[in-house]
Amino acid sequence: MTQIRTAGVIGAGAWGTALAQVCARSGLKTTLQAREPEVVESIGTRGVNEAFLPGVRLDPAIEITAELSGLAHCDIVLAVPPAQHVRSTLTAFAPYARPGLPVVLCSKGIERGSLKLMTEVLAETLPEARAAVLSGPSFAGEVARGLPTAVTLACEDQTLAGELAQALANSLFRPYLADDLIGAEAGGALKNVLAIACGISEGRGLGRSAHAALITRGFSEMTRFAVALGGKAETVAGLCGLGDLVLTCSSPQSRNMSVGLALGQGQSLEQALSGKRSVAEGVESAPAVRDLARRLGVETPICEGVAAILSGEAGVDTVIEGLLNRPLKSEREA
Ligand SMILES: NC(=O)C1=CN([C@@H]2O[C@H](COP(=O)(O)OP(=O)(O)OC[C@H]3O[C@@H](n4cnc5c(N)ncnc54)[C@H](O)[C@@H]3O)[C@@H](O)[C@H]2O)C=CC1
Ligand SMILES: O=C(CO)COP(=O)(O)O
Repeated sequence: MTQIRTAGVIGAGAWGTALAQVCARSGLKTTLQAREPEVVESIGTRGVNEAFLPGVRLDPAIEITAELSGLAHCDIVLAVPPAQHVRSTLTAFAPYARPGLPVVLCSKGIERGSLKLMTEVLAETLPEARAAVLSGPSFAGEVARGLPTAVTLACEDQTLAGELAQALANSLFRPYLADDLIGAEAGGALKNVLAIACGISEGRGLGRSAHAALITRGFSEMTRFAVALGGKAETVAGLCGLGDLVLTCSSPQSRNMSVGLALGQGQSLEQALSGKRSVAEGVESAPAVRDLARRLGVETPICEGVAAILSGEAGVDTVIEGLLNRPLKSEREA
């Protein structure tokens, strides 16, 4: 059994900052890396991440650094940049990563262009790292303030999974083990796209029944997609899939759902995103999910509809009409 005593967190957005708080709360000596000088200054001098997680006092034991080299000593590293920046960030971190370093991927999305999952990006950038995926229902603000949740921690090596879970767990943060990284990643990526769909429905005033129908049919898309990629249906039925889908589709606290709300209310994507420094991953992942699903031969009509609305290929009403007029079929079919 390896003793995990030190944790490094790459990326001091809302979630990286909240995870640093989790690590510190679990008794790990924690170093958080931020790329913005103002975030280093704000956490270092006032103990608050004013840019990305305002209003939450951080554990004073968290060390803040601007340098990726500042994480070279860590027993484990949590990678938390937005999905589209994971490749460049891990490439920059590569000189400081020792062989066999456990890297817990916490970003939720699929890389545009390459259509790769974060575990594939990790394998290409840090081939000697040991991969794990942490995903589940967890709004950064709630977790950082000390509200409880449970998440999926997926790792092929179940001994390492157990050690990571033991190291990260505390009475407010409860990881459940899984061995299916693909399923965990598929759940996290698709729930963001589906949350945009639910936001659009809410913004258009389509009602609670449509909302429930979208979540259920969206879950069916998520399951088909995960299984076609090589993941397991039972994984997406857990916290990293269904759990996170229910959370993200049900609260305007979700950045993805709020982008959808704005679109449903008639705003353009540009208006919906304007002035926001935070990331709505579904906006980037929607076209990647669509393209990967087509390559896999999987039908994902809701995700396709979101991608079409985001790209301007189709209007909201056209997509809604199209979804409601698809051929009638068994509920078990696509
Ligand atoms: N915020 C939340 O409640 C949760 C977020 N996540 C996931 O965590 C990931 C990070 O999201 P947040 O921490 O919320 O981000 P955020 O929206 O709070 O902050 C934006 C982040 O993007 C980084 N960034 C901007 N440009 C960059 C570049 N060129 N290279 C590298 N990094 C760059 C910033 O440094 C900052 O860390 C996403 O994949 C998100 O889906 C997962 C669970 C919960
Ligand atoms: O992943 C999340 C909750 O689990 C956060 O969702 P948003 O990125 O939509 O805010």
